[in-house]
Amino acid sequence: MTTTSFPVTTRQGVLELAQVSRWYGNVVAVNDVTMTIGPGVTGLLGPNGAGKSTLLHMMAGFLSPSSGTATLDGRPIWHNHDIYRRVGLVPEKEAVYGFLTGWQFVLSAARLHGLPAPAEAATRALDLVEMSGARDRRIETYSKGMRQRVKVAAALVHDPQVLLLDEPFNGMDPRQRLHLMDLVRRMGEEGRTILFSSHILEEVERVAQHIEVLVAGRHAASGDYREIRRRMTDRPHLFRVRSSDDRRLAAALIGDPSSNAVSLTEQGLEIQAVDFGRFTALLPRVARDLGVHLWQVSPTDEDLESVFSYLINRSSR
Ligand SMILES: Nc1ncnc2c1ncn2[C@@H]1O[C@H](COP(=O)(O)OP(=O)(O)OP(=O)(O)O)[C@@H](O)[C@H]1O
Repeated sequence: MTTTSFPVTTRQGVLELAQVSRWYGNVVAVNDVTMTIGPGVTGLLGPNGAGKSTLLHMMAGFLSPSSGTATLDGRPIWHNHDIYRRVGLVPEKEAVYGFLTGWQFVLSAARLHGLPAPAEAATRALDLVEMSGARDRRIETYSKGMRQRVKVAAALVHDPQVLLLDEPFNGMDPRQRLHLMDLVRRMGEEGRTILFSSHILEEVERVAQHIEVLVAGRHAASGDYREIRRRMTDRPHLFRVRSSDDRRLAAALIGDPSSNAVSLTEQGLEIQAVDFGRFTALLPRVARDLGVHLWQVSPTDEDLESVFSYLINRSSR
């Protein structure tokens, strides 16, 4: 990639949070978080209200931590103008003037940064997000995906080593989402440090090698997405099963170590499976051997909130 002023290769781009908390009055939005984010793409996963935006804003230098320190390559981010030049933030909220063209919007970002050659930088940034063809149209005529890409171009105009994106895929159609995912991946491969937030695991695992999970302001898990996925799958699952003979099925399942509780209810059997793999293999086999028909097998606690709260309870043990 050609750069106007700061060559990517000479920079590291390691973000570090050390025991960072941030509160708004009585609300603790981020609670004692310690994490390190290096080059490549990292997903910041968490349900709504988990504190993701607050964390990203502290990393971008837009908010100060209430306690703890946020650093980039060992230097504090807050009130450090050199670091603002090395970080770009794509905020979640629409922060674009619809009456400007894409070109005017990105050029004004280049001028705000005081870049020596703003027009060249704006051209390069629009090229990077493949928006050069639409640069002279007003932003209000753009699709959601184009608008998001022009925001990325504005955040990239000063060629930052670190790019932070807050819920970048929200509200996009599948085609636009794939396009932006490609762009994010490409920027990670170039050696930039990319951190993007999302509340959707599938979205995160398609783009990021590494995932950080935030729940209720606390750091709940960190690692490779396969590892996090495994931990989510390995947790105890509560299943509801309806069959042609719940009583016989219950009697056959009770002694098996794959579950630690089997109860008969009016809605069918409720089974607390502690070994997901073993249980899901056992159930159809037992039903077949007994000649019992399975009418319904459904997990009752699959919503994200319960998965996240399992992770955080586990991590605080
Ligand atoms: N300016 C503020 N004043 C008061 N409370 C705030 C402010 N900003 C955020 N909060 C609160 O802090 C908590 C974390 O909010 P934050 O926006 O960081 O979470 P989030 O994970 O990004 O959620 P979402 O995806 O819904 O934006 C929430 O309880 C929120 O209501």
